[in-house]
Amino acid sequence: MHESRSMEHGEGPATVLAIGTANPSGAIVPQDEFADQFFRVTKSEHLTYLKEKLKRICQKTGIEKRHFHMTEDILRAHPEFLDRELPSLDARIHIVATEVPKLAASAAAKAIAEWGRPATDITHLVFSTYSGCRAPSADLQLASLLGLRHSVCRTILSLHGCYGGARALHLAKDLAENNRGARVLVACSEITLVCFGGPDGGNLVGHALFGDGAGAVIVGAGPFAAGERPLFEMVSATQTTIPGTEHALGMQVTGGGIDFHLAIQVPMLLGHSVERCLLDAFASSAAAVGDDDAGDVAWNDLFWAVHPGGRPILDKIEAVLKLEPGKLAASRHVLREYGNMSGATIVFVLDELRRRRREEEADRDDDHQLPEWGAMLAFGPGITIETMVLHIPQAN
Ligand SMILES: CC(=O)CC(=O)SCCNC(=O)CCNC(=O)[C@H](O)C(C)(C)COP(=O)(O)OP(=O)(O)OC[C@H]1O[C@@H](n2cnc3c(N)ncnc32)[C@H](O)[C@@H]1OP(=O)(O)O
Repeated sequence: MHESRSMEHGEGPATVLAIGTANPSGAIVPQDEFADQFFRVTKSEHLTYLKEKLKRICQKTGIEKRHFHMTEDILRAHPEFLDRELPSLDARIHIVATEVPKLAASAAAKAIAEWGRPATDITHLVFSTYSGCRAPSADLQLASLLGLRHSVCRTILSLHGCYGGARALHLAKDLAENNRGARVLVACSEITLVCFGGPDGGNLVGHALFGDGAGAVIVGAGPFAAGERPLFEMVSATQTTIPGTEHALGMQVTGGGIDFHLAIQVPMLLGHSVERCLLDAFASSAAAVGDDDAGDVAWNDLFWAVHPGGRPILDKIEAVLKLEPGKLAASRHVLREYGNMSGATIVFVLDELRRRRREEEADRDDDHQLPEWGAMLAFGPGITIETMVLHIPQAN
């Protein structure tokens, strides 16, 4: 009985086997033009104080450009999107119900092509989005766009916000390790059209920060098929909620679209908690690999995949962990090029990390070792912190 149960589990930790990302083709907006464009298209030029404030905020985001599905043509067809007091949720959901899975399918097609096996070999699908206000939802539509088998086990994660991608990877790890042969497609797709609206004093930071994008990852545990190439082992994963912070970060579905709330204290609250989360995650990774010393880590000896929720969040994490400059380079790069794409962002960071690593591998001399161990961090409403210990297998 015990032997047959162990035959049902994967061998070793779940592993990232392929990564794909995509952005919508609607519009690419340079951050230094965003405030002018935003106030023009929302017919809010008269709100000069708010426009100046948005310009100040945009300059401090660490963002250079963002991609959006929303265009001026869509706004002309839906003038109700400008006024959050008008009912517009149905029209928004109608658009994203098609576009969110379509964007996810572009990212997933790249991941599946890299993986090298047919889409019908995918056994599980975990889809995360804040735009999934329908059933059946984006997961079913993605399964049909990709031609997944009808028996694929689907899970949709809704409104997890910026930790949605990390939560989906954590769940994929559990699925892959507990179902021998499972190959889990993680897909995360976020389109800000559901949150778009004219400016008011409370939503400027969200408008300055969020962008559209999708990320997809194939996750599986051993035994691996010929051609499957492990990129990152997911050694251990934890989730922590910071007590008493449920009002600091949030999303609310209203008749006029989805509202974001980001308290000014978020970077500080994360700064207070992040080291404890990392210590706990590394202690469980030491237990997972059966090595007491594996829990003793110097933060600068790791590689880092941190969700770039905002520039001050990265600065705070860098400061509290005393990280050397450049340790969060992949996160800063993604923030600069795409903004905060909520749950999808962490997949872009993993993709950027492996791209940089390949370049560094090609350039390094023999006595310069690249870090084998790494940490992934993502945050969202709760305040919830997802932490994962990553390891790069030797063959890479
Ligand atoms: C919901 C999810 O799940 C999403 C997630 O990713 S979770 C993480 C979300 N990210 C955040 O919460 C961090 C967002 N904040 C930022 O990126 C930066 O604070 C910022 C770019 C907005 C400003 O940068 P900064 O270094 O703090 O500059 P600072 O000069 O202090 O602030 C600029 C202005 O922004 C205002 N501001 C800063 N943070 C604010 C916030 N959270 N809400 C409202 N206003 C804010 C300041 O009051 C200031 O206003 P004035 O110019 O009128 O004085």
